Amino acid sequence: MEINEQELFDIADRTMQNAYTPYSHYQVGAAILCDDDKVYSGVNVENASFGLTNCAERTAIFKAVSEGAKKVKAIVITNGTEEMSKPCGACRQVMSEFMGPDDIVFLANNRNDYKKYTFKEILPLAFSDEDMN
Ligand SMILES: O=c1ccn([C@H]2C[C@H](O)[C@@H](CO)O2)c(=O)[nH]1
Ligand SMILES: [Zn+2]
Repeated sequence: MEINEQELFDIADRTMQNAYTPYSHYQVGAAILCDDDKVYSGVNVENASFGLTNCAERTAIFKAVSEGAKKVKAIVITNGTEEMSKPCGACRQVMSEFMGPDDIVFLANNRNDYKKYTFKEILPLAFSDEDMN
């Protein structure tokens, strides 16, 4: 990794300030390091029609894929509370499309605490294209 882990945390923290959360007031920031060695970040973007809300993790991944990145090597997810971040099921499934079992997931809070996981730890038994062979 050319970029160091601390930079990825800093980008997630900084980006979180852009979260659009007039309804939940729960801010989430994500930063991903991709195989092109670029970093992409994302926030949750809420909507008056609540179900249209896009999570921070998916915002970051969709930005990366839109720019041509194909693989996520590591992701930092943080939020504005002292509780550790936990990506929802939809985000874990989208992450599984672009992350391998041993890629790294850092789940952080607003206290500079974090836990480091492999992707397979946060989504065991992931459904993938191989299941359709
Ligand atoms: O994986 C998740 C789960 C929730 N949220 C956001 C969506 C919504 O704006 C707020 C409350 O659900 O948290 C994320 O960004 N990522
Ligand atoms: Zn989500």
